[in-house]
Amino acid sequence: MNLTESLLLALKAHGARQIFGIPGDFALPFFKIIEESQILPLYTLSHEPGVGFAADAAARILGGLGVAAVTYGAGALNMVNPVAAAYAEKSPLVVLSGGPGKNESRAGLLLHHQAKTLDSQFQIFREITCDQVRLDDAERAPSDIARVLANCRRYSRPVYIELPRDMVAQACASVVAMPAAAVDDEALDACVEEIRARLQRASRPALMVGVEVRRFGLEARVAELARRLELPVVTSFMGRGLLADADAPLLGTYMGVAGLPEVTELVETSDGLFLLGVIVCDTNFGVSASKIDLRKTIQALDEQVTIGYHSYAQIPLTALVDRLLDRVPAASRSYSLAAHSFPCKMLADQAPLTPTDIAAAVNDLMAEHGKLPIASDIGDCLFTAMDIEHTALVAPGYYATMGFGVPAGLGLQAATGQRPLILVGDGAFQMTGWELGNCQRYGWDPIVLLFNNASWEMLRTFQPESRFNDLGHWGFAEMAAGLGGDGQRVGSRAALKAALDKAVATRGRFQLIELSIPRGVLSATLTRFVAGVKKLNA
Ligand SMILES: Cc1ncc(Cc2csc(CCOP(=O)(O)OP(=O)(O)O)c2C)c(N)n1
Ligand SMILES: [Mg+2]
Repeated sequence: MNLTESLLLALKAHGARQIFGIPGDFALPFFKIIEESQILPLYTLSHEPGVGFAADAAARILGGLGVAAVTYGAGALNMVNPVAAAYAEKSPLVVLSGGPGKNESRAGLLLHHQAKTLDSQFQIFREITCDQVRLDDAERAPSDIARVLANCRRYSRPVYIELPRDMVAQACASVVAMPAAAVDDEALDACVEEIRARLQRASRPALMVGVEVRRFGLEARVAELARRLELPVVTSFMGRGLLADADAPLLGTYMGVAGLPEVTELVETSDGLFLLGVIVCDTNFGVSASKIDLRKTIQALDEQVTIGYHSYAQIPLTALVDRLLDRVPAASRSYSLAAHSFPCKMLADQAPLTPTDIAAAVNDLMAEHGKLPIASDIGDCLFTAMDIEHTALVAPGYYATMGFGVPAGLGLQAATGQRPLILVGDGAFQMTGWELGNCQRYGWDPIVLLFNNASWEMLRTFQPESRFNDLGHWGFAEMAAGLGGDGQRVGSRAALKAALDKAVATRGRFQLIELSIPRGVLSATLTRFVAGVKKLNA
C-alpha cells in the first residue's frame, strides 16, 4: 500500500465519505491515486472556495469528516476563507494540499505557487486548523495521520495535511486509529451531579443547544435528555436546524431582540440556562435585550464545563451527555411543548413577493412533499429561514461568510443523496453560484431560491445612504439553462407557487427560481434585528 492509499483508508475510517477538490501539478500524483483507488469518490468543482464550503457542509450534515483536496499555493490559499469559517464554526474539515518534493527547493530556484517561503502555506494554515502535518517521512506517516485525524474528530476543527508530491506513492503501513482520550470518571460524576443540582434548584431552567450537539452526533440523546429533565429547548442562531427531526420540546431559535418574544423571554429570564455545545459569540448573543449573565449559566463547550465561577476540564460533550442520561431516570410522563406556528397557506395571488411569503410557500411545499434539508448563504435569506419549519440546515450563522450557500447545497446532496433547498442572495450568488454548472456531471438537482433584491441589502439596512450597495439587475434566471439547469424569474406569489410546483416535479436538473423582491422589503426577523440593534446602540 502507498502513502496516499493509507491516508484515504484512514480518512474513510474516521468518517469521510467523499472528497471535493481541484488538482494542480503539485497535486496531480495524489489526485491520480484518489481517482484510481476509488476508496473515496472525488467531486471536482470550479473554484477552491466552493471546494471548501462543499466539504464543510458534507461534514456538518453527516457529522463525519469533510475533505477538501487542493494544489499547493494558488489552490490552497484560495481556500483560506472557507477553512477559517470551518474553524470558527467547529466543522471537522480535512485540508489535503499537494506540495513541493524534498529536492525541489535545492535547485536554488523559487518555485511557482510559492508565496514567501516554501513553508509559508503551512504557517498560514497553522492559524486556522487545530493540527497540521507534512507527510515527508513514510515511516512516521501512519502515526502522524492517526494523530491529526483523531484531533480533527476530537476537537471538531479543521486540520491541514500537506503531501509532498515525491511522497504520495511511497510504500506506507496502514494507519491505526488512536484510542479516544481518557476521561476522569470522578470529575465527570462531580460535574454531572452539580449540573443536576443546579437545574433542580432553578425555577425556570432552559436548555440551549448549539453546533457541537450536531458535530458529535448527539441530537437524539439530547432530545431524550430534555424530555427526561423536562427542559424546554431552544437552539442558538447557529444551531438552527438542530433537533428538527428529534422528538424534542423545541420552542424555537434564540435571537434576542430579533427573535420570537416567547423564546427571548424564556432565555433572558432563565435562572438555570444550560448552554450545550453553544459557541458564545455575538451572532448568538449579541442582540440580547437584557445582558444574559453568562456567569450564572452552565456552559459545556470545547471539552470544558463552566458552572458559575469554576470549570471542569477535559469533559467531552459526548461523555457529559451520556453520563447525564445514565444518572437522570427515564421520563415517567411525556413532555412536549406546543409547536410554534410558522407562516403557511400562502395566498397565491398577484401580490408582490416578501420574504415571509417565500417562507410560507416553502412551508406549504414541505407540508405537501416532505421536509427538504436546507443550505443557506448569509443575508436576508438566512433570516427568512427562521420562518421556515425546523429542518436540517447548514449555514455560516456565526462566521457569516458569503458564498457558502450554493456549494454547501452541492456538498449536502453529494453527502446525503437528498435533494436540498438552497437559499442565496443575489450578492452571494455572484460569488459562488456558478458552481451549479457542476450539477449535470454528478446528477445533483438542488432547488435554488435566489433572493434578488438587486442589492447588498444587509449592508444597506445599516448604511442606507451608500449607493455602492446597489448591484443592478443580473439575468440570473436566463443563466440557468447555460449552466445545465432550469431558471425562472418570479415576482408574485402566484408565480412563486407555480414555480415551486414545477421545480419539485422536475428531477435531474437544478431548478433556479429567481425571486424579485422589491427594494427595502425585509424578512420579519431582519426587520426586528435591525430595529433591535439600533435600539441597543441608541
Ligand atoms: C465573503 C464575504 N464578503 C463580504 C461580506 C460582507 C457582507 C455581509 S452581507 C453582504 C451583502 C449580501 O448581499 P446578498 O445579496 O447576498 O444578500 P442580502 O443582504 O439579503 O441582499 C455583504 C457584502 C461577507 N459577509 N462575506
Ligand atoms: Mg441582495
